[in-house]
Amino acid sequence: MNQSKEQRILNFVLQNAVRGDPCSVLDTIDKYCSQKEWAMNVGNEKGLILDKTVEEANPSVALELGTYCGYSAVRIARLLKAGAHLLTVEFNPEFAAIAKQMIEFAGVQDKVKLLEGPSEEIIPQLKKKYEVDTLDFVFLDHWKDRYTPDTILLQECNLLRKGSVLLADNVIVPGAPEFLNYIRNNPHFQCTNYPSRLEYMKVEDAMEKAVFLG
Ligand SMILES: Oc1cc(-c2ccc(F)cc2)cc2cncnc12
Ligand SMILES: [Mg+2]
Repeated sequence: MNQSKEQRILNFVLQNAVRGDPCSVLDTIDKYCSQKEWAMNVGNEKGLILDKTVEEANPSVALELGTYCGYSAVRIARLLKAGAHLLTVEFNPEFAAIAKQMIEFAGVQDKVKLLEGPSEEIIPQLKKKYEVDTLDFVFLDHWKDRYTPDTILLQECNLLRKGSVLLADNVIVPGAPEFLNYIRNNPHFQCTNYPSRLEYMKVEDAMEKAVFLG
């Protein structure tokens, strides 16, 4: 049976990256996806914005919506302090299976919990089933039409606290205009836009940071 693109990316990492070295895994994915096959990893340019935002937030508990192959889960987990952890949610079982192997190869599996299923089902389970109190950092990188409802759901589930940092990918391409309108006109959030480029392309994209004010 023909391999998927995601399986080809994982195989390239397994054969070319250094096991237990997250930076080597990230560089190898970026090499493959810039030279061989485009894929929707956040990439290195927007990845640097993600790095700076995570370092500034210095989260104990982080949530990622949209794991895909695990690139940003590895990227975030490599920056987490001792005892901190990332919960990452992936709806697509094939992607989740690839991401699990990617996360383990990178050696960050002790900091990452991969949750398979739709975000709208998992978010309401975070407190009781996954023992989350509040989230310090949230990376939104899943279906763009879920950004607003999931942000509302996070608030309804009391998962945000004063100072919780949300960072949304792709607010230009593919675009999340309804989310930008919602979050920029919401007095409970302080927003900052970070212009960048679509991963592996000379196409404009941007990330939006939104700090919850309580
Ligand atoms: O970073 C991303 C990029 C694109 C995407 C696809 C096709 C295209 F032409 C341009 C951009 C889609 C995404 C879906 N989920 C999460 N992240 C994504
Ligand atoms: Mg993205």
